[in-house]
Amino acid sequence: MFKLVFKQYKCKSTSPDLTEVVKIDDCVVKGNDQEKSDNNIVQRLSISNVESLQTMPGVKSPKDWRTYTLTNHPGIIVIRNPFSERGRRYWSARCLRDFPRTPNIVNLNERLFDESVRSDWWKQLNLCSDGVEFQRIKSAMRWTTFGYHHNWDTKIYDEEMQSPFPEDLSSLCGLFAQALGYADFKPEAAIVNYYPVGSTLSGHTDHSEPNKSAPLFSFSFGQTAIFLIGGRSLEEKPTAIYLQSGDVMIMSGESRLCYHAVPRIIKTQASATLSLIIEDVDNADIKTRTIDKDLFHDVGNPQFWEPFSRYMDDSRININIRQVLNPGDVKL
Ligand SMILES: O=C(O)CCC(=O)C(=O)O
Ligand SMILES: [Fe+2]
Repeated sequence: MFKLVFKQYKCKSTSPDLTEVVKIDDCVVKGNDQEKSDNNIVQRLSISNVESLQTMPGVKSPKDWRTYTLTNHPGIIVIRNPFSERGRRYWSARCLRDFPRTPNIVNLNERLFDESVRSDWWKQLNLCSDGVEFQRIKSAMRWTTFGYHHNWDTKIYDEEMQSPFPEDLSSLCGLFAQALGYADFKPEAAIVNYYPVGSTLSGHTDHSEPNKSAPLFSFSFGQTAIFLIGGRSLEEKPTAIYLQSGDVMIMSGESRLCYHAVPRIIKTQASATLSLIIEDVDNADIKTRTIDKDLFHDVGNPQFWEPFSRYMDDSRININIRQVLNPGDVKL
């Protein structure tokens, strides 16, 4: 059942029927004090400790977050774009300019790409003046890993195979973990997935982590994904939902080991090239030491943002964060 649904949404020759794809915002209809939903698919979740959360530059105040759960998929939580425009630009730029650099690992094949491209993809891409070569380098980037590196072949993490986990991403993840009652969550491994429009991620479960009970945090930027969330077996029919720019998804509890996939990327976002107001930059100094303040400032500048904007115009980026170790363990 999962594979059939995947194929229907992936289908290149005809445009798929999108009527069943759950659009989280549209499902929830405002009732008196309570929010009710179509077919009981989407429920509003309120976060109890909003007052105690120390937010981050680029993330809206937790009291304004719109948080949802899916009745048919217990454990799935979606926070609908809690980022500001500057925040979305900041994380997109981190994923493009910084994360795919040595010592982080990237998918780029050594037979097809020079060491210079494999060690600093974004820099080399932007130095490239040949249109065909630019496109080849651009579309080849599919993932980068850091923290404990995910080994796609063996599916086994290795104590010797790790690179530093960026402090700003650790703080970002910590904020959402704390908000949802996972204050002890430790971000130890990240996969950043790059999806040019037309690319997909087939059905799988994430079970390489020795710790399979800690939730998985996923951040989406750029174009919209159709995301399939299924059950523990491929027999169960998955639900398709839209993951839009800025959406945060948490796979916790029962859903942590469920099948999921991205059968399609849909271009929905117009390019954002405007200059951003400068006021929100001032907070960056006060609130945290972990973000790259220069980058946070620069992404508001249209000239600086332009190459990033062009990439995001026909791509989606997903940051996928896991805890690897069991509580109390300090190594594998
Ligand atoms: O792109 C996504 O939303 C999902 C990525 C994913 O499932 C993974 O990296 O394991
Ligand atoms: Fe996954």
